Amino acid sequence: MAEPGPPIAAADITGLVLAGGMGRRMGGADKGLQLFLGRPLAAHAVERLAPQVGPLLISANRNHGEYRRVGMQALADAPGHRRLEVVADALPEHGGLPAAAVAAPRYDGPLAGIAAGLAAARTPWLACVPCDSPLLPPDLVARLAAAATAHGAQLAVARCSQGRHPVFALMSAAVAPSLRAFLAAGGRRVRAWQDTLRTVEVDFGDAGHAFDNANTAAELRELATLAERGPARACGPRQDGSAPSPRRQNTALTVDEARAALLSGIVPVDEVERVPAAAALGRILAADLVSPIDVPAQDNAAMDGYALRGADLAPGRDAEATVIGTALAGHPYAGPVGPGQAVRIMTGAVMPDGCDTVAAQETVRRDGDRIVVPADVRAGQNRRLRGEDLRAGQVALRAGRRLSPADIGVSASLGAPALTVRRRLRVAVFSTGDELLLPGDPPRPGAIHDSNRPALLAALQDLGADTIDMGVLRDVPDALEAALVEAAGRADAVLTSGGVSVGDADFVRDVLARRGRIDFWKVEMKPGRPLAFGRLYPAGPDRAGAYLFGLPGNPVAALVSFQVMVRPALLKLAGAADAPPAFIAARCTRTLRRKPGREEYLRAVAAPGADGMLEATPVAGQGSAMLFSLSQANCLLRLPAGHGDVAAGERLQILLLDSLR
Ligand SMILES: Nc1nc2c(c(=O)[nH]1)N[C@H]1C(S)=C(S)[C@@H](COP(=O)(O)OP(=O)(O)OC[C@H]3O[C@@H](n4cnc5c(N)ncnc54)[C@H](O)[C@@H]3O)O[C@H]1N2
Ligand code: MOO
Ligand SMILES: [Mg+2]
Repeated sequence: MAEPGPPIAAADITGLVLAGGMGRRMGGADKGLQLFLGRPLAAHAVERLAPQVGPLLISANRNHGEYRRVGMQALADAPGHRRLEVVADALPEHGGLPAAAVAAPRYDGPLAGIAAGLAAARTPWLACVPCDSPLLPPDLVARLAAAATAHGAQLAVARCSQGRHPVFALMSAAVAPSLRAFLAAGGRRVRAWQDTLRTVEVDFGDAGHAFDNANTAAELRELATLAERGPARACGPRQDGSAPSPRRQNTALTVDEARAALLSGIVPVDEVERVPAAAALGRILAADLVSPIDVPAQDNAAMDGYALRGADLAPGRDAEATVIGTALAGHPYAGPVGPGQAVRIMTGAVMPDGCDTVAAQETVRRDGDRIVVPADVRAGQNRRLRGEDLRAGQVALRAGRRLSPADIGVSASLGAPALTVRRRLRVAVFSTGDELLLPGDPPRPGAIHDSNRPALLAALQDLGADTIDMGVLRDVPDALEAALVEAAGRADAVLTSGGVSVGDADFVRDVLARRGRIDFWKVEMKPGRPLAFGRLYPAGPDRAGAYLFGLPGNPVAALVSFQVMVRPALLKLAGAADAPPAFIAARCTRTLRRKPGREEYLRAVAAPGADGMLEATPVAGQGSAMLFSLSQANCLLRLPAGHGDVAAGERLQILLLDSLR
């Protein structure tokens, strides 16, 4: 046996998730992206491996953008900033390159993925796991590392009572040349290569299901059942002992739970651009704007009047001084000001040397070049201090801000010619339903005008997104599928309305299920109960796909869901810092009879009451298909879930829809 080696720190280990399989027994599906308890398998692997290692890699042979998103998402809640890179799973002549550099997917087997991982890793050790074993042990890497150290081994590999698990392994980065040589000689079997190394097997005993993998959809379901039965049966629980939370279909969620689930599922776009400050209104600032200067840059006058020396003022007595010159904004008075002297000064003009006080012109009596300053003028008055607004080096605007007119002004006051902002979101919108008419369509029995799409497009424009109007999709599955695939390739997010409830439009669900991973939720919210959320995939690899938000068809439900759920999610996607809906307190002016039920959003008009506090009056017509009443309202009055009758004068919360009219 070799000498023991030095201990191995987690930070010295790159974690590698091998996600390059062909998915043969899953009909060629990309296995790492298949859902397990509501989330992609690869997300589970990243989440389990992340606490055990330093940097992370995923090797994949297609859908690289999606793997990056999935991986980043799995890390999103992990403390600290971590690196995660996706590498192309391919033989060494291709492997280790940035994923985008490899044109067509290759299926070179797990050793190719390991070779790519070794080529990309910057740490002395690499720990690999397959993407399809979502229950892998939380102490896997620590135990492999301890054994590698104790035995001075180049490679430590897991075994359990059923035998070796060759792709659960920790290896020294120094084995890379041996692997390249093995592959170059045509070797493909993992076990055969490992046998050429100084290897130690680490016994995980009866590891239960910790190393179970899922090669078929049926195995995946079986494993999910095992995991859901609890950590006792499924070995390798999360470190907090809990099983990952399932997001089952049709789960009822509270409004807060649904919004939190939406937000946690979103990874912001990261592309940025420079735009002139004047064109940056509503854009999301991508980097802190640090003030390069003190603002104001010099002490200056806050009033038109006379600049004085504070030392000349005596308490309780008028003071006299001789005016020796004038200071205008942009034209400072150059000379010094001595005792008993004053300078005529205008607002914004730099304080002359020696002066620290401005007496406002209307308080001063002037006779020729003599002035009399009243006794109540105090030293230091009416003077703005250098840097009192902003100091050089201070963060003036934080990354993640949605730039307001005042922000644009601030950036301009610092002389910033351009700002670095996230790129605009691209959001596609379409409506579904055979009943929908387009402008100019001849009326048909039972048909209505499509109002959701124009309203949602407008709401998106208001949010600063670039919109893609996909029109009305008829209830024809093939056309719908083609449109979804196209939208997934062009947009960051796709908004649909209709067809998400339990009705006739089930084929929409089928198509979504074929082209993406979509969950259907029931939110305890009125209006806006049904909601679909997930991801849609375009045709080719290397396209990240789009988030899908499926809004309810009822026009008010669609817009209220947008406001309460989708808007915060899109703001996060756009890179905005935390942007929860801003509820404010208001009294309800009416008595409302009501059975306790879903959290309800009533259309209401808010206006200040006699005491100045906001009062909200619900408008007539609260049916979720009654759009006119929404246009009459300026706020949504929130009645909490389970709240019964409302008394007139009761304090509740509102969400302003627009500035108060
Ligand atoms: N048995 C049940 N029925 C319904 C439930 C339920 O839980 N059980 N939920 C109700 C709720 S709440 C809502 S909201 C709606 C949601 O329906 P869908 O999202 O499936 O939408 P559709 O059935 O396609 O349409 C509903 C309604 O909205 C009109 N609509 C659809 N698109 C547009 C558009 N672009 N512009 C204008 N109006 C549109 C459509 O004509 C229907 O009237 O389901 C309830 N039913
Ligand atoms: O979501 Mo529905 O609007 O409650 O009618
Ligand atoms: Mg329909």
